[in-house]
Amino acid sequence: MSEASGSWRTLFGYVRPYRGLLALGGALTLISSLTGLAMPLLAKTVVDAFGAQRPLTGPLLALTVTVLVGGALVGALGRYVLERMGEGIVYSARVRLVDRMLRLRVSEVDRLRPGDLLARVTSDTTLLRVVFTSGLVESISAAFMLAGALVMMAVLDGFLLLVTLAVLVLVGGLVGLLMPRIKNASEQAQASVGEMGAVLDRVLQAFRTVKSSGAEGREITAVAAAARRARDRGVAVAWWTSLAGTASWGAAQLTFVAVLGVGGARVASGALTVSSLVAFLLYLFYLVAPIAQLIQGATHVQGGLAAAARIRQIESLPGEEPADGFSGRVDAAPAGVTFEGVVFRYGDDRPAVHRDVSFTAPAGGMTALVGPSGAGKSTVFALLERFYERQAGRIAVDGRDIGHWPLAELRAAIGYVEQDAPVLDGTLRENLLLAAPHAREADLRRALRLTRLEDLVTRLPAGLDSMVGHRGVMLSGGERQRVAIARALLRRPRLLLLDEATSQLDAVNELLLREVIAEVAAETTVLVIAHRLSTVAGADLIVVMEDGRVRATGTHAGLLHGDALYRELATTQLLTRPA
Ligand SMILES: Nc1ncnc2c1ncn2[C@@H]1O[C@H](COP(=O)(O)OP(=O)(O)OP(=O)(O)O)[C@@H](O)[C@H]1O
Repeated sequence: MSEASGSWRTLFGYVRPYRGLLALGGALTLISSLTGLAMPLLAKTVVDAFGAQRPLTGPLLALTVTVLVGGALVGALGRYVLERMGEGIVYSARVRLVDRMLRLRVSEVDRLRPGDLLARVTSDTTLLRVVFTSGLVESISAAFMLAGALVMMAVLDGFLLLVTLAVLVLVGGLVGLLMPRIKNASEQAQASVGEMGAVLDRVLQAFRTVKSSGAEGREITAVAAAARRARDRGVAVAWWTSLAGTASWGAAQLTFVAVLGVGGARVASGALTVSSLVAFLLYLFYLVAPIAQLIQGATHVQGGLAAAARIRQIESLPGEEPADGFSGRVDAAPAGVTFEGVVFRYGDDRPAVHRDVSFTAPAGGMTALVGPSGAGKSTVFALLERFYERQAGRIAVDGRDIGHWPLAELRAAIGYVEQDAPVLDGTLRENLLLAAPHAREADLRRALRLTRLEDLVTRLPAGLDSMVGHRGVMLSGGERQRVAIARALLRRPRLLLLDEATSQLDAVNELLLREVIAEVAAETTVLVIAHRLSTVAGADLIVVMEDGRVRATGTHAGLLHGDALYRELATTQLLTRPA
């Protein structure tokens, strides 16, 4: 399927649910155009009546007024119906795109930029609105009006029509040449809006780092540069559009002068009546609006096609099977984990992150993963959650290959606490209920007690309904971690994956975290990526990873004697060090 036909398919896919409104709006617009077409004929009748010194009859006047007022009212109603449909299309496109985005594979989203994705939902979709309103429907009605006017002109005077057509063909050719440029410029303009969103998002995501680096000025310049590119491309669209507009306006003037000159001569020679020339000129006048509408409509369609292409890029990315809304009863028994000869790389062109990872974390209790930075510890968690698929080897949870688990059931069985930003903007309650929206108040209280968050809730001005800020900035690092653990626990996981914070926690928070992990490990399996000696000291099993492999497993005491790397990591108290 070519890109253009794919974009058309996308566009028609959006309009399908609104075909009733489209037909109604289109019919009303067409009726209004037809009443417009009747006006010059009525004018001719009036002029003829004056010429023959006949008085204007009541019915003729009434007909003229009815056609005029009725046409305007029907036209207004048609526009409203079409605009309504346009809003509906934008709404559906947004909902569908967001649905698609949130169901993409993590590996696909890694390659996209959040700011650009945001622009596709907020900005590109708005361009779809005009495709079917001032784009297609008005163009069709303009084409209809154009054809009608041409027929009437042929009836009035064939020779004058030929003069008119010669000029129109010239303009048509010129505009046809301009259309691909308008589409290109629109596509680039939308892409640069996305680019600007991406640059801005980069700054907002690392607001404090940008400030502490004194980089505001440079980042403002970077956003301004992206905004300038968007402006320049917008100006390019305006340039090609106005060129097309000027061509149509010039053509109208040229035709008018030519018809007036030739028509005047024909009236003088007696080949044409004055009333026919007046009617012809009125029809000519009528041509200007539909031609301008056709050009504008074509421009809108080009913009819409460009937007549809960008939306389609996202829609055509591979998604994963639905993984939310698991409603089955989860067996709450702790689940063990097995890795056997796992090989994994993040992309075909990337080095292997897991070369041969094998270990078994028994059901229940705590297993700690340690090793130098970049050893592949967080990747173990990403593979367990099936954010990425391994290339070789076997990964099993509760003895069952994770490829054989329905994704929703697998993720419902696992609680995952990531290291960075584990808290979302919103209230504390919303954060806790994210993974278990129907959790009972008693369970909520129990999770808060278990994660030592009761004091925090009492301290906050609005308790559980206090806002925690973007990425939870209003909480301390330790509190964020514990909120994330409480959230994961509310799902009653059979396996809890905990990526411990690398930043230093104060002694109180560190002690609290240790207590929480120990208590949670009593009721479920805990797999923790440990960065602190205090965490591994309480582990039932320690897995030492290095360079994509497991180099040793054992207890703290055993590994202190048996593994040099572990001894080194443990004696520095810091269980991660640069590779
Ligand atoms: N999404 C990703 N895309 C591409 N490469 C990645 C991705 N995530 C991690 N990597 C690479 O994979 C390697 C292992 O990363 P991983 O996060 O598993 O290490 P780690 O042992 O958890 O390190 P740390 O203790 O520093 O968090 C790193 O070299 C990293 O650059």
